[in-house]
Amino acid sequence: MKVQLENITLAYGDAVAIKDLSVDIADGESLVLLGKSGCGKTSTMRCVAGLETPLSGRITIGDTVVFDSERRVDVPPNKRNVGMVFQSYAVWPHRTIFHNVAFSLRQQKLPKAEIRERVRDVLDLVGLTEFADRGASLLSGGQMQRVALARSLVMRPSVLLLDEPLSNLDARLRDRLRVELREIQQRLSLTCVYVTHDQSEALALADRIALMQNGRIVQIDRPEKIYDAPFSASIADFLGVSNIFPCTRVASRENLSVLGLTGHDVEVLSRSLPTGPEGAAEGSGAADPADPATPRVCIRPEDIRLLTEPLPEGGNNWLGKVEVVSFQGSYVRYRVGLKGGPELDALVPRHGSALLPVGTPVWATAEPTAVQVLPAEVPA
Ligand SMILES: Nc1ncnc2c1ncn2[C@@H]1O[C@H](COP(=O)(O)OP(=O)(O)OP(=O)(O)O)[C@@H](O)[C@H]1O
Repeated sequence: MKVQLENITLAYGDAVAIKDLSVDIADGESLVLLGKSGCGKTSTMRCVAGLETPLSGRITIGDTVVFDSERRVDVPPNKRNVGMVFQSYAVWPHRTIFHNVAFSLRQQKLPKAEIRERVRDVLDLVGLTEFADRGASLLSGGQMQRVALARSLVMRPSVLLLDEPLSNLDARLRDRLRVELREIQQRLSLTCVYVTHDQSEALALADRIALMQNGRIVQIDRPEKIYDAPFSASIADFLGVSNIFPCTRVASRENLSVLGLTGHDVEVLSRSLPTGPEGAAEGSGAADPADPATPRVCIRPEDIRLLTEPLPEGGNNWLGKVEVVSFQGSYVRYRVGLKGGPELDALVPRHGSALLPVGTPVWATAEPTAVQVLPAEVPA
């Protein structure tokens, strides 16, 4: 079912946690709320669940208005048909898996045969059929989280809310369950709101990502769109772009602009420069990293190529030396210290070649089209 949040403002005492937030979530869509700790993700989710009462705004699930500050509508959580899965499993350890999953259906006094069938179906969906009679205390963390998911799904919620459900699990299990969750969500065409501060989880699970800062959504789009075109350097940083430097404009020639970083010039397509007060202002002074008006040059690590044979100086060719080598299977991540300037991260496909040892002199190069110039933050 679709979910609509309109102009939601929520405060805890004097502290405003969500500011005039609006978002439409389509039927069957997986929306991930992504952002740093304290930006208001969980609070937003709890408003949908009915666990927090906003100061103002309206929330609609399907065609039912579940909250409206003006009309004083506030449907209690247990009447919203919303399922929730949290970081802690909240599974009863002394009960069987079957009992854990069947509990809410029994509360509703559904016929036994129907309960059995629904629990069986949902255990099958989360891959726990063979564990139905096992005590929950004997399960691994990943299996517990599947029980928690099954317990929500068995109620056939209109919307499933997930708050960092995988963060207690080890990295490998997290990766696997991430894919399973996405598969289940897509198979059931379930409307989901998923809260995380983990960018790779967000990219993998979302139909759309809503990036939150200070109680506001600052960018909302498909994962690949946000990754390719973040609105600000702080969003790029959050999505894992490690080459971000303050810059000033030094010169323009034809369709290229030359930007100055510490000790180096970078060429960028003039049309990709931001305009207005946040734009890369002409100037010869040093770029001030503390000044939010100073624009940032962003180059994704995968857009930097490393060569051991010399390149002509100038353009976007910078001489440096390998400082750190981190082998990542099919990729190698190099940290290159540029001569007299900043360090660059380069993510280089390995293609079976030998790794460059620490200390190797290299030329780092990037196409002007791969260089983004962004405001430090999305203007408030
Ligand atoms: N019960 C509460 N009482 C007072 N302040 C709260 C309460 N819950 C959250 N806050 C504050 O509201 C703001 C938003 O918190 P929220 O938990 O929604 O953020 P979050 O993005 O989900 O963070 P995290 O990833 O750490 O859970 C924070 O400043 C937080 O300190």
